[in-house]
Amino acid sequence: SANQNVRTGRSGSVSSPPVEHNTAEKIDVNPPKGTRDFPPDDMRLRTWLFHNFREVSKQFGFEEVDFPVLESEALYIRKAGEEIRDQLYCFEDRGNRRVALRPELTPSLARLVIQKGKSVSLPLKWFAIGQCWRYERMTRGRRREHYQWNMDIIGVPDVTAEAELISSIITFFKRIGLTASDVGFKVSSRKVLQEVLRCYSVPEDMFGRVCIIIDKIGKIPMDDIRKDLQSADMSEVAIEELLQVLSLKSLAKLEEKLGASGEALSDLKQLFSLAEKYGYSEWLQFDASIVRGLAYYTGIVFEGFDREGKLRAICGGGRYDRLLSTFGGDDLPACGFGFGDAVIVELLKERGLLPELNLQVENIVCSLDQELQGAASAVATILREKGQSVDLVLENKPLKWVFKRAARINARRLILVGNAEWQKGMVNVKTLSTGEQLEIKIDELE
Ligand SMILES: Nc1ccc(Br)nc1
Repeated sequence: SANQNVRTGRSGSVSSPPVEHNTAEKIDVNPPKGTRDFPPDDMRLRTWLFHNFREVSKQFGFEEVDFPVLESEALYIRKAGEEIRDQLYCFEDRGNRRVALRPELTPSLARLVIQKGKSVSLPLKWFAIGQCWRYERMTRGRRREHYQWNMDIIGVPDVTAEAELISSIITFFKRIGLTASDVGFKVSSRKVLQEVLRCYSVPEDMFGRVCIIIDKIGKIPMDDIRKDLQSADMSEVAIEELLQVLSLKSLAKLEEKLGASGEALSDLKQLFSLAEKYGYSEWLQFDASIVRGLAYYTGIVFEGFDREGKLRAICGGGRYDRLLSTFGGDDLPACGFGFGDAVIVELLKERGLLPELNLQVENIVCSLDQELQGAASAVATILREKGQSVDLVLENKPLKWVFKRAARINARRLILVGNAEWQKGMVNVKTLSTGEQLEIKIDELE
C-alpha cells in the first residue's frame, strides 16, 4: 500500500495522523456494578476451574446441557419468601413479557426435562456450568453474577443418587488438592423438619416457608426467627421443639427424638452407610440445622463447608422430588447441587492452592526483513497445520522486542525467517531454554 513506502525500518511505521485531542465523552470502562471482566489471567483460572468441573462430570458419566441465561420470570415465582425471589434480576421485555436473568440453573433443567418428556430415558445425569444473576441493592457491595456448576440426577428415588453426587464433589475437591481436613459436608434431610411439623399439625403448605425461615438461623436474630415461625402458624411449643431438634448433630440423638420408623432417619442412615462404602465417611457429618435456602428441596440436603469456618458455603444441594409438578409436569424424583465459582477460589487462595497458569505458546515466528513477512506467515501455517501453537510477529519489530515477547509468552522456540536461509529453503530455529540454534529445512520443521 502507499503507506508501505513510508514505513521507517524496524522501529515502527507511520499510521494515520494522530488525533489532535479526543473530544469523545469517556465511557465508564468498568463492567456494570456487581459484575466481573475476565482478563487473561483471571480467564485462565476460570478455564482451569471449569475444566476440572467438566472432567469430574465426564468421569461420573454425566452429559453437559445448557439453557438461556434469560428465562420466564414464572420459573422463579415461589411463594415461600426465598432470598432468590427477593433478588430476582427481572424485567419486562419489549414484548411485555416478564422475564428474568436466571438466579440458578435447576428450574431451567426441570423445564427442559418436562419439555423432553418421554423422549429421554431415565435416569438423566446432566451437568451444566452457567452464569447466574441476582439484583441486590449494592449496599452490601456483593457481586450480582457468578458461575455455577450443577450436576443433577433425574429419575432415581433412592439416596444412592445423593451419595453419587456427593462423591462427585469430593472427587472434584481431591483433584484440586483439597482434603477432608480442609472441607467437609454438613448433611441432613428436610424430612426431619417435616416429621416435626407433622407432630405439631403445622399445615403442609407451610413447609417450604418454614424451611426458608430456618435457613436464616445464624443470619438474623433468633427473635426474628421465632416471630417468623409464629407467622407460619407454629405454636410456641412447636417452635421450641423444632429448634431443639434442629440443634441435633448425631443420628442416635435424632433417633431418640423422632423414633426409628421415619423416612428421615432411614434415608440418612442409608446415606452414611453408602458413604462408608464409597470411602468418604470422614467428609460427612450429620447436622439437623442444614435446610438450605431453596423452597423446593424435599429430602436429603447437604452443603460443603470450609473447616476453618471463615467462608460461606462452598456448594449445596439436595433432593427436589416435587419441582417438576410445580411446573405442571409429572413429578420425577430429582436431586442435584450447585457449586459457585467464587467461594472455592477464596478457599484455594487461603490454602495456597491456586495453580500457576501462564500463557504458553510453543513458537514465536518472526521475519528478519519486511519482504519476508509473507514467508513468516507460510512458516506459521506449516507449524499450525502440524498442531503447534504459533505467535506470529505481525510488524517489523527490533529483535530485542521479539525476545521480550518470546519470554512473556513462554515460547519454547524462536523461528527466525532470514533472507539467506530462506533462499536455501531453511529457517533459523532457536531453542530458548538452551540457546541452541539450528538451521532447519522448512519441510522438516516439526
Ligand atoms: N443466586 C445467585 C446468583 C448470583 C449470585 Br453472585 N449469587 C447467588
